[in-house]
Amino acid sequence: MPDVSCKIAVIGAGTAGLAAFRSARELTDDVLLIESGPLGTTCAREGCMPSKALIASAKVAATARGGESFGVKTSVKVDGPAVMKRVRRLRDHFVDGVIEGYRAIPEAQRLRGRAKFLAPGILDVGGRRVEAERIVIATGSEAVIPGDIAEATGGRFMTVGDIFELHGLPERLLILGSGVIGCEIADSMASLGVEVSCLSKGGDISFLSDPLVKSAAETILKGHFRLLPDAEFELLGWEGDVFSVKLAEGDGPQTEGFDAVLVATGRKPSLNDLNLEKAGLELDDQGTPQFDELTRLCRGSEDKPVFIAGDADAETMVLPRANWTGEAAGRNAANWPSVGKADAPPTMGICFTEPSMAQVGKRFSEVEDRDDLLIGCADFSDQGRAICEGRNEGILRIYGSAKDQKILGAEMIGPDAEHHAHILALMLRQEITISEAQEMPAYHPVTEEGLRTALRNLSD
Ligand SMILES: Cc1cc2nc3c(=O)[nH]c(=O)nc-3n(C[C@H](O)[C@H](O)[C@H](O)COP(=O)(O)OP(=O)(O)OC[C@H]3O[C@@H](n4cnc5c(N)ncnc54)[C@H](O)[C@@H]3O)c2cc1C
Ligand SMILES: NC(=O)c1ccc[n+]([C@@H]2O[C@H](COP(=O)([O-])OP(=O)(O)OC[C@H]3O[C@@H](n4cnc5c(N)ncnc54)[C@H](O)[C@@H]3O)[C@@H](O)[C@H]2O)c1
Repeated sequence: MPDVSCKIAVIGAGTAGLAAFRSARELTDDVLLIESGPLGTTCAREGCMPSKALIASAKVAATARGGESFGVKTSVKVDGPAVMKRVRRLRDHFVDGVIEGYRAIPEAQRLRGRAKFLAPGILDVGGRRVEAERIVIATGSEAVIPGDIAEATGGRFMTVGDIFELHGLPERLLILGSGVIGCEIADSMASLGVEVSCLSKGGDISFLSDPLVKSAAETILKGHFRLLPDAEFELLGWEGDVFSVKLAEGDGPQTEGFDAVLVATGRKPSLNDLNLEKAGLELDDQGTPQFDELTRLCRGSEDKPVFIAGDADAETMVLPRANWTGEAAGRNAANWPSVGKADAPPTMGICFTEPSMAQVGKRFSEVEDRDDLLIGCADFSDQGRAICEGRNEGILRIYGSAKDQKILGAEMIGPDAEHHAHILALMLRQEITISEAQEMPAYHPVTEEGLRTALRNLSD
């Protein structure tokens, strides 16, 4: 006899798992939510929310520091311990909110422990055997630590969650990786007065793929902190409290010292402990299940269905996606064998630097080879409202199809980019034509006039 048997077991009580649990429970009470970690979700505990709390303090510091050019004089002193205390207070508030919701779930529907597959449809959870007719994997992701970095630092480095545990700000911070985490933390720490060097490999700046937008982003961010997206460097190691790096920049190699090291070199799905080889699933070379994007059903699992959602699927790791994939997985698990295709929203990425970077729909790299490609551009350096506010930097590029007369996507950095991305996402969602989009109303003076300019000059 199994210790527990249920119709649906959801592994992971993060954003995706909670969404799967909720949508399954609308259709059946026989759902079990399994969680091994500290609860509270990655988003609230070490992701979206504490990072945005840090960024909020940074924005206040940057605005205050820039006051003089507006005729407003202030003397700015950043109180590092107070900044970090606020970050933790807000983080705890968000985490507590999630935990409260978790505790409201009837006890019979939740189980604490690390799940691993014993066989298709059978899990071990901390020594208890769970038999489930259908399973949802929503185990999230974890930081990737390249071997050479682990070796050179002797394990003495921070990942992003550790940053929020700091009780003060470091003087000289080395950030490895100029992806989304690297850019957000580098930009905010620099605004808070930390001397930041962000060194990366491969030339990436967050998720940008459009060379013109990327080049604008590089120029803007280089004005805030030292950014070398494709750096030549050698990690020398710690000597006492100083971590040394040999760096080729300008006149030749030089050695520099840092007080703290943040590794932000990417994330991978947390699947290692799941014993997936016992689950009867088709796995790729990395050990990630193969699945259908819109039904979330894992290939090879048709007898004992397994669905996957959130960061665990190794696709774009952002919260809105964790939500919709979780909902779709939970709904299809409950409705099995009748599975429906999810109505996936347009992809969106926002990197909360100042100004923010954004991507919506298809990225440039996905459309650049089209022979009917239209591109519309707006340059914010000469944009009225942005000039008034001293935020006149950045560009926005929109991609369209001449054949279908549809908007395909956009990439941008500039004032209010996060909001422009949302307007474009709505247009993509509603599948309006380019000429309909060009009728977008705009008040004056607003930065949305820049967005309208880009729409109006969509041409080949
Ligand atoms: C620093 C940072 C900033 C971010 N900022 C943003 C942002 O601004 N906007 C945005 O949209 N996205 C952001 N993200 C991404 C977003 O946080 C994630 O995409 C999202 O939280 C993923 O949710 P999830 O449910 O897949 O994973 P999680 O929330 O990590 O949930 C996975 C759960 O599974 C549990 N688990 C794992 N293995 C097992 C097992 N074997 N048995 C039982 N339980 C298990 C874990 O303990 C965890 O609770 C950020 C991420 C980071 C790291
Ligand atoms: N605002 C947001 O939505 C938000 C914020 C933070 C994180 N996230 C999510 O978290 C995920 C992980 O973020 P991330 O920034 O860690 O990953 P990332 O994949 O965005 O960037 C990793 C960067 O590290 C570089 N790199 C890899 N190996 C390296 C090495 N050995 N030395 C130096 N650089 C190296 C890569 O070239 C890349 O630029 C993102 O994909 C994103 O989906 C989202």
